[in-house]
Amino acid sequence: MPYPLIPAAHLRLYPVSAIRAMEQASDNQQAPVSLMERAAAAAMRLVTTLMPEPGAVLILAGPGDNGGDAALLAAMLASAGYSVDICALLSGALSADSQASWQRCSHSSARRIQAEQLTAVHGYFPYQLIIDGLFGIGLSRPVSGLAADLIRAVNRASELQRIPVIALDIPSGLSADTGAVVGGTQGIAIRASHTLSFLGNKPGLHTADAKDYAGHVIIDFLEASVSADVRETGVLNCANTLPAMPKRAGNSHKGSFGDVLIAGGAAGMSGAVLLAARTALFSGAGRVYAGMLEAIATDYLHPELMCRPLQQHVLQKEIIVAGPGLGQSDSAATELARLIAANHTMVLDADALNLLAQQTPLQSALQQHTAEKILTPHPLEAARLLNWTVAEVQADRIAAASELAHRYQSVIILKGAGSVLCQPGNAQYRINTSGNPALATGGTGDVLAGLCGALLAQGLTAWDAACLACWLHGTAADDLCLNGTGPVGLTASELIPAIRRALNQHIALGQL
Ligand SMILES: NC(=O)C1=CN([C@@H]2O[C@H](COP(=O)(O)OP(=O)(O)OC[C@H]3O[C@@H](n4cnc5c(N)ncnc54)[C@H](OP(=O)(O)O)[C@@H]3O)[C@@H](O)[C@H]2O)[C@@H](O)CC1
Ligand SMILES: Nc1ncnc2c1ncn2[C@@H]1O[C@H](COP(=O)(O)OP(=O)(O)O)[C@@H](O)[C@H]1O
Ligand SMILES: [K+]
Repeated sequence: MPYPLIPAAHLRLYPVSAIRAMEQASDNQQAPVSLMERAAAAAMRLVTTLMPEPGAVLILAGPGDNGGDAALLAAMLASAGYSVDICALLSGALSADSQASWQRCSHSSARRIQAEQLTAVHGYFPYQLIIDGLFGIGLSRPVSGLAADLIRAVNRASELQRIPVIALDIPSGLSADTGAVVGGTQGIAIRASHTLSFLGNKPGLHTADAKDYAGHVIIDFLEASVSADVRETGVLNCANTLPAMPKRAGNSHKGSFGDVLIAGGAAGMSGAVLLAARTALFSGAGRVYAGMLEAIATDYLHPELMCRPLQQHVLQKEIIVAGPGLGQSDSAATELARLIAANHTMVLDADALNLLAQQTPLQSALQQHTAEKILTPHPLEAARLLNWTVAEVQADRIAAASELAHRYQSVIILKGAGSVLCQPGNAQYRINTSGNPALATGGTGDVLAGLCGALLAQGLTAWDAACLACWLHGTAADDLCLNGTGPVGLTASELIPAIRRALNQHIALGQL
């Protein structure tokens, strides 16, 4: 299992407003070497690492300082013997730094080419590397017109010819704050193989569309020291930031590791409960009950599971995972109300969330629920809970998760590529780094819910359980893909033993 060792500073995620404050602080210090020169030098280091022998490079440069970075890089590459074509889309006045960059570019051997020369080409691009310096954190509206045509042509050529594309700061067209392509389906963004981002890491490089656009993310702090008043708003959820599991006492018994009730199982939906229950078992819960609303099931593969009609389960002190395959019938709502009223630590998933979104009495009941809880919506469930559209949720996943945490006073896992974690009363979010599209298959959400339940049963807080569960779930899928069990055809069942392996490895590493 890869345990990436990411330097601590790279884990912190800054919104554009904080990056602007860093820029301002650096400007105030009037350093002899401008940030733009440092940014271009960092890009030069990356290019010469990826492509040590001078070759043919296409540079796209926009009207702002992102374009200024690109123009200065063009000059540097040209003086180092690279064959550089630069395509500029300029409009309006240039900043002083950008003017200096463009001057150096015009005195270099870099050749200016017109965007139309590239957009008209439906054939071969004679370049070994492409640099994207069209728009950075100053993108203020969806990319359209000639810039959009240019991005389309570059994306097509880089994909067909497998030309690496380095995006400076952020792939042009992507929002640094949200990771969404600005303008949604009306917008467009560069698909980079690498993103070299400046001054600090950014949430928009790790969630939503970022997974398809940012490629390999590299942060260069440009030697700027972050002043104490500039704070990160989130951190990456990865191996470096995970909570430890409590140590298992030698003198322990099954009661030491908690009980979990999975509550779901409408007719024809026993599988969801079994997936969650098996996961809870495989991830260390002391006793696991599989409560079925209607379905009749015994898990002959795992007779350790206590399968029973949900209505007959007498609640004691177990962790409740409500929702897998629960359905949205009246009896499902009645059972959910009973479970919420018991005020146990809970995970609410799937149909429990759909019922909650529909029924005001359940919302009121949840407001009276004072024990800890984790809600695990996917974007559609989140949209129902918020009364937003899915597009609105995906356009700003951090805002959606944070609003849900506040509204439902719960820890939230907003699932999907780069799951976003939020907790009530704490504005700091996390973005999960593990996982891949192999997980986009039925039942993996049930597995995550069962895993959360087991970690809660073993004594983790809701926040710690959510963070650890998200990462283990994703890393198990990553591991399976490395072994060829994915990305196509990974099943939710196969994920369960891989999660057990990842959890035991996490425990072993924590004891080193
Ligand atoms: N921060 C730092 O410390 C450092 C910053 N550095 C670099 O500066 C970058 C930020 O520069 P920036 O502020 O000039 O913004 P940038 O991204 O170049 O774009 C603004 C320009 O684009 C235009 N424009 C916007 N949207 C558009 C659209 N859809 N379609 C068409 N035009 C559009 C916009 O025009 P306007 O909106 O005013 O009409 C304006 O002209 C940053 O990402 C990094 O690379 C590094 O040098 C060193 C460290
Ligand atoms: N493209 C993806 N990249 C990473 N994780 C993904 C991706 N697609 C789905 N997942 C993860 O898979 C799980 C799917 O959960 P969910 O949508 O509830 O599925 P189901 O209801 O079928 O169990 C979530 O944990 C989600 O974060
Ligand atoms: K860019």
